[in-house]
Amino acid sequence: MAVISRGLEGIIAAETRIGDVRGDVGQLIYCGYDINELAGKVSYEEIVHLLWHNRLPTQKELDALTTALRAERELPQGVIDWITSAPKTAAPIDIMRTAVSMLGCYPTVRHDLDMPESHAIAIKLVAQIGIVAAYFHRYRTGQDLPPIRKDLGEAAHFLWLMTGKEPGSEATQTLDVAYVLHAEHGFNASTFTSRVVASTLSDMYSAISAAIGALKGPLHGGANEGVIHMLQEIGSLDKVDAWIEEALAQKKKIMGIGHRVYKVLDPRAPHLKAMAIKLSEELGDAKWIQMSERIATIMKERKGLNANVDFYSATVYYSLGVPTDLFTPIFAISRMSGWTAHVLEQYGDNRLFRPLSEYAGAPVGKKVVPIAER
Ligand SMILES: CC(=O)SCCNC(=O)CCNC(=O)[C@H](O)C(C)(C)COP(=O)(O)OP(=O)(O)OC[C@H]1O[C@@H](n2cnc3c(N)ncnc32)[C@H](O)[C@@H]1OP(=O)(O)O
Ligand SMILES: O=C([O-])CC(=O)C(=O)O
Repeated sequence: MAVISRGLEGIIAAETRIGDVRGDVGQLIYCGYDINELAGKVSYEEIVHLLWHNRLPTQKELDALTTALRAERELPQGVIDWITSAPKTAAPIDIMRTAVSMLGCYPTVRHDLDMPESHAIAIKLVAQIGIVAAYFHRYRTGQDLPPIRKDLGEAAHFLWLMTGKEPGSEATQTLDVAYVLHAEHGFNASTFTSRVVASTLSDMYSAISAAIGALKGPLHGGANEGVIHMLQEIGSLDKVDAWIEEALAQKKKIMGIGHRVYKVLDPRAPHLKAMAIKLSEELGDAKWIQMSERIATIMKERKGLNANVDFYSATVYYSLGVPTDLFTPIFAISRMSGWTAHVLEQYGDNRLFRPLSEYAGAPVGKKVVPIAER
């Protein structure tokens, strides 16, 4: 009997130079840098350069990347027309997945898999994905589409497009650090999905739309939205203990808790927790963060499980005034850098992903019964 690793747990599927998740010690590495070294010291744009080129940029390189990203801040009119006529009740993450697929249909885009062309597509995707999410949100709430600006960084530009207001420096800094923390995470489900698609030598747009589909699930990036839904359902701090006990008795998964690789604390969680506490204090609304801390304590005591990246990011985004169904889209905007880096790496040293399965079906030898007799 073959050994089966359900969910591919513990399987090393390929080498990567981009990132490493050290689950036993709770360490996250981007191209040789510990995430604790990067968070708060470098901008999201510097991380994009790091993941794509394996080193932090010089000022000149950063300026060139920033210019290139801002030059691509536009969507084909056909995509804007579709975003602004899509069902207003659609989930923003579904709009993003579909828009990425649509962007791959435009005639100005070639699908050659040469590296410069794929790299150019990566720049477009990082530059365009936030516009898709923000514009859909503006349209569905009956608001105008703010003009694209070239004077703002990635995080500030998203806030500008989402709110139509000049982004404040604290909100910008908070979102920028959140982008840095979410950019890369090894062979997680969505990144692995993108690499599987790329390994067939399919194009970047196909790989990324598949990755967005994988991210949206509640066991992956969708969990951050699940955290707010859970907090809203519980309602108040005094109800947390009973609610969690009942949920565990019913074998429900508590959103934002647990991780396949981290056996100790997810190193991104303390950064997000500190940001959530600070924002909650400033807002004078400590309810969500207090409830979150209580849930984390109970889950540690009861199940030995820790909070993951999605747990406190939920309160951070909530405190920034972001609507709940834009939480996973924000994750996708940031992870676009990691996904595209992995697709480029896969193209650079490709081998088709094709695992085996253990057959557990009916014994072989069945005979076809004519349809009228079945
Ligand atoms: C960005 C990210 O993707 S981070 C992860 C985001 N996802 C979530 O927060 C969803 C909630 N968490 C989970 O579902 C899981 O912890 C996962 C999917 C993240 C990791 O799962 P796996 O490593 O496959 O663990 P698995 O789901 O097999 O669970 C193992 C045991 O821990 C329990 N467990 C794991 N996570 C949780 C949880 N959040 N709540 C309650 N129990 C949990 C399981 O019920 C199971 O218990 P059992 O052995 O008694 O049946
Ligand atoms: O690595 C994982 O399985 C999920 C995760 O934390 C991420 O993608 O950021």
